[in-house]
Amino acid sequence: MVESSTTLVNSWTHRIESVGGVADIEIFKDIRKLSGDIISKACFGSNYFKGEEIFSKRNDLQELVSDKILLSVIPGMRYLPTKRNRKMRRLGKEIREMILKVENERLKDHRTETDMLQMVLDGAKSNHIDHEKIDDFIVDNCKNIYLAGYETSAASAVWTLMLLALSPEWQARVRTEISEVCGRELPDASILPKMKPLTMVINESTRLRPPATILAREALQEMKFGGLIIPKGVGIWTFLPMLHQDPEIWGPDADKFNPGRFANGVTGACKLTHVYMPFGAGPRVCLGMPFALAELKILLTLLISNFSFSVSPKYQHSPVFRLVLEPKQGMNLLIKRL
Ligand code: HEM
Repeated sequence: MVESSTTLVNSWTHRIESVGGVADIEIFKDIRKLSGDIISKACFGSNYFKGEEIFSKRNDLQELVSDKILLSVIPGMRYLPTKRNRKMRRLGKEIREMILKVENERLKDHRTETDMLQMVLDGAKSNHIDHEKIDDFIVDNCKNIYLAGYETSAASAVWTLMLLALSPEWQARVRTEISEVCGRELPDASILPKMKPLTMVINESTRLRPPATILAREALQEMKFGGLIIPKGVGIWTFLPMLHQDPEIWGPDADKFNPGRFANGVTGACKLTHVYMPFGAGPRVCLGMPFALAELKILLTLLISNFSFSVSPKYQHSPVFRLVLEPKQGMNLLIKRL
């Protein structure tokens, strides 16, 4: 995480110096690349270049899926031989073959690594999964972690930077904290729990702009929910922005960026703590939450201690839902080297 974030700091420094002080940078593209780089290294260890290839196909697939996500709930729709469905099937097949190729190379070389692919391989072995199902198990897990851990972290980082660009006071407060906690050292795991204002800022940003906008569940049996009877088998989608910005729960400034509300944790920030769930809730809560929070803290620590941010006149506010809440027109910020 530190290595990839440092590469980004160096690249922005170079761009800023080449334009003489302040650069107008579209940060979403760069931060997506960084997030892809980090998850590729975590997932595929020394094979991470192959991971990046898989990624770019995964992105094409995600665009096709999110484009018509509402159609996907119509039974049978995805089986029709439309141009889009055929393209999705072709991409799915290519991704599967690429993941299995990395797996086979590793098995052939009798190599063991400390990456996620190794954990999935070991998991398949220790759970005695049927031989013919092992490939599905490996491919599905790799695809799932990629999708879950890439765009979400990138979106979260850019929305946080945008909110900080609009709030010079919080930007200064976080910068002061970083210099007190880290001094001139690079951040490491030991400093992460010490970052209080930064944690409050991340909590507030994931409240206002939860990257994973919808939590989905299925009623496994008929149930009563308030005054509603939910029949067995019905899909239930919860829209996080509505829960996260309800003034009855968060107070009259529910739609404002106010990290101070998290000064005493979630309990102090709202009346019903269980409605705050940027990482989901219950047994299926985000598996990568500690990973994502570490990544956000390390990236933001390095960026905020090296640069100051303000919103560019080119920025167009256009949040769009593509499985993840993203800035449709990108995120232009004015960035100055400190
Ligand atoms: C800021 C970044 C992230 C956000 C906001 C986020 C949010 C979420 C949410 C809302 C869910 C659904 C939970 C539920 O249904 O209750 C989820 C599931 C999941 N996330 Fe994340 N996530 C992030 C980063 C990551 C990362 C970096 C990884 C992997 C390294 C990851 C792996 C997963 C997995 C595997 C699941 C499925 C868990 C299951 O179904 O048991 N996530 N995430």
